[in-house]
Amino acid sequence: MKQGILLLDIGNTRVKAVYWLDGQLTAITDFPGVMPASPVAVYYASVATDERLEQLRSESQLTDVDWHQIRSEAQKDQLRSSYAKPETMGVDRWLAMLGAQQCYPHTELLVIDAGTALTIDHLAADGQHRGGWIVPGIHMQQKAVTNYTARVFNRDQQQFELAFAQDTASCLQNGVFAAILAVIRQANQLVPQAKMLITGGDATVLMPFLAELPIEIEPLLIFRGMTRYIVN
Ligand SMILES: Nc1ncnc2c1ncn2[C@@H]1O[C@H](COP(=O)(O)OP(=O)(O)OP(=O)(O)O)[C@@H](O)[C@H]1O
Ligand SMILES: CC(C)(CO)[C@@H](O)C(=O)NCCC(=O)O
Ligand SMILES: [K+]
Repeated sequence: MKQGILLLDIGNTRVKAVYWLDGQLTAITDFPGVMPASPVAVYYASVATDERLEQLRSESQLTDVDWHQIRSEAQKDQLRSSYAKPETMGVDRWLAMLGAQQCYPHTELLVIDAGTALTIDHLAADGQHRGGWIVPGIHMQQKAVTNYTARVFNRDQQQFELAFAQDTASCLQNGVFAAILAVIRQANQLVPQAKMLITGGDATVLMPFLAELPIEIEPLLIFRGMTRYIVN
């Protein structure tokens, strides 16, 4: 059986894994579960702690292959960072931009990652990063309110609705959902000409509410970016 490369996106909540073979990306849903074949190498991008990484490395039982870490840098191909310290930008943001650029070359872009934190990055058509935002994500915003108040409670079941609500948990959930949608619309208002791409765990629940925007969902954005670092 032909062997591919394992790509890992190690976030603050979840680890996402994709198997790369013959230019095809296949998501692995239950990493470190079943893989099509044992990989010849691992390429990983992490915004989590080093402890989390080490734990994952031993759990995966892939200790006999090389693990290549991908880091944010000042420039990669057409993409140029705006950070004075490029290595301090989250590598997930860096890779999402690289992936977006691959989908839409020479295009002004807004790249949105709706994960644990929601990030929005603005990219000029020539590949210059113009800057971005880091915002608490849906779960984190809800948690912040329940943690800092005595009488606001949430419930396990999540609804994704914009309506003004009439009970505590619905007021919290709808309020946070409205805030997340508002920040995405605000980004569009700043640069309405920019094509928008959204990825991350919350992208699918947000999309139906953003129909009026020039936005597309691309679940594998970070992995598309990662493939540009693989050297054969
Ligand atoms: N226990 C949980 N903790 C955090 N988020 C959760 C949890 N359960 C469900 N979620 C949902 O997952 C969303 C985050 O999506 P996802 O886990 O895909 O993010 P991510 O892009 O993987 O983030 P990261 O890369 O930082 O792990 C949250 O906003 C929330 O809606
Ligand atoms: C903002 C997050 C947490 C989003 O996953 C990640 O990109 C990160 O840890 N960034 C480091 C700080 C920065 O991007 O400037
Ligand atoms: K992420």
